[in-house]
Amino acid sequence: MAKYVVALDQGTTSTRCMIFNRGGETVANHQLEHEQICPRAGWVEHDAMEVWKRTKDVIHAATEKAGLIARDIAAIGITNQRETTVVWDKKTGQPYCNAIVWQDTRTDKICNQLSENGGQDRFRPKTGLPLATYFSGPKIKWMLDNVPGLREAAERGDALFGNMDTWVIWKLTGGPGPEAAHVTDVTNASRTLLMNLETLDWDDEILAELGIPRSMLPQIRPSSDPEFYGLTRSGGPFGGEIPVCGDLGDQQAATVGQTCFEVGEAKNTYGTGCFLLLNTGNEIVHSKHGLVTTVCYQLGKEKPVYALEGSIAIAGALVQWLRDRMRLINTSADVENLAKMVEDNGGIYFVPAFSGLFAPYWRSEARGLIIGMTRFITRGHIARATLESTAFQTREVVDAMQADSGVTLSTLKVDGGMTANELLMQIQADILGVPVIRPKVSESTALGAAYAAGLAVGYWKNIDDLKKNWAVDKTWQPSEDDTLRTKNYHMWKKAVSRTFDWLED
Ligand SMILES: Nc1ncnc2c1ncn2[C@@H]1O[C@H](COP(=O)(O)OP(=O)(O)O)[C@@H](O)[C@H]1O
Ligand SMILES: O=P(O)(O)OC[C@H](O)CO
Repeated sequence: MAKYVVALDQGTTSTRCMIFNRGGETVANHQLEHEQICPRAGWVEHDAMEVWKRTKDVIHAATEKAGLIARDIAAIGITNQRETTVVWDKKTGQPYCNAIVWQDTRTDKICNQLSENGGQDRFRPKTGLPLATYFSGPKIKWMLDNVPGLREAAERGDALFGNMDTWVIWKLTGGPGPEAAHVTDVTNASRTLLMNLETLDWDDEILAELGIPRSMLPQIRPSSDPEFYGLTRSGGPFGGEIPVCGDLGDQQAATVGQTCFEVGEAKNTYGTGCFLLLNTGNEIVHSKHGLVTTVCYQLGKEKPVYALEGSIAIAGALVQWLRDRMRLINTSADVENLAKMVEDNGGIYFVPAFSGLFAPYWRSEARGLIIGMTRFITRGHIARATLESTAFQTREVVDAMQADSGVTLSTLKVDGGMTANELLMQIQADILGVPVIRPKVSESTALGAAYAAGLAVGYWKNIDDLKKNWAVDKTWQPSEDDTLRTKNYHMWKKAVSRTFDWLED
């Protein structure tokens, strides 16, 4: 059998191609950023053609670094920023407009209108999700209502919808050619507000209410599929035919990469946003504390495994904002040294409600603030408050998760780009009061997609094979001083409450 498995991780800020060996070690890796298009306040878009170009470029670069050709690769797994919505013409392969990113709040009015008839939680029993701008269904409706000619094209059957997984798989398998696979997996479908968690099928009542034709939607498949979604084309970026057979939303992929296969195991991924997932097994647990219920993974014909998720919209994105918009730092990593210049937050709290607030509040009318400002405050305090905001938000979703599930977290497994920040990891342990553990491969997202693909072709035999690959890199113990987790956490919650009801229309 071929020696390697490839994962493509199409994230919010960048696209990576990572090549893994059987030990789950990275053999080669290439990553490229794409443009964040912000045409209006609250709008965030990506150019899907640019994303596809970056995908091809990272494939070429990573396979070249590793010196691989198609026959060295056993399988390909895809993982992706979830919810981000692309709609394209199946004949030409051209998107009808820029992709609407998960952080975009333009569907606020659509969500409010839908909520009028039954409240924000009216689709929760079927989908596990509140009606919020975050999810794909309202974004598709917005496009159908606003892009000239799109509704007619969709009714003719010419328009296809996909999240970034679907788009990349369609392109890799030859789109717009006849063999292109128009598919998604259960985890991505569970983020659309259109899939029924029990039947794992699109829900006709919700589709009718949002006016979305079923013909636009991809086929829903397992996350690891021995029947393959399709094969890459010899004219494509891999230069040969390779099975594409793993697909998971990035947060679910990280859960698999961290081998959280037992009920009660959880991980937190610190990227653009921050997402804590708790494995609840084959049981669908409905949240009463502002979390969402989602599919965690489905391996082949096995029953799906579900998760409770705490979704935080802005984490690393706030560091990027300090870098790109405020120009307080040159690189994201610089935030650590800047924050270390001060001993504490100097009494300020930074609530980054840039896209409203996600879990556990789901307040789309909230907007960000920095509160507690005095003349004493320096750039260092702003940097420190930025890091603390990620850790306080995580504490809020951990509290909600414990209340919903009855599970008490005794440790927290972490991964993602921000976990390179050692100060943040220490702050996190202090705010939670439990040890924070980073694994050797902190790219758990890509690893999880590789695992899903490798399991489908027998490259790895079973999940026990995968568990052997997980190893601790570093653990941060909580300090004995409990100021951060008691007094400061209280002040954080007060700061959050001041962001509510900011937008009046
Ligand atoms: N050392 C660091 N300290 C703080 N934030 C960081 C650091 N390194 C990267 N980040 C942040 O992490 C995010 C990138 O993480 P990544 O896991 O690649 O995210 P994504 O998959 O969402 O694109 C960026 O928002 C970046 O600002
Ligand atoms: O690209 P990330 O890693 O910030 O993940 C984005 C999430 O999938 C959004 O739900």
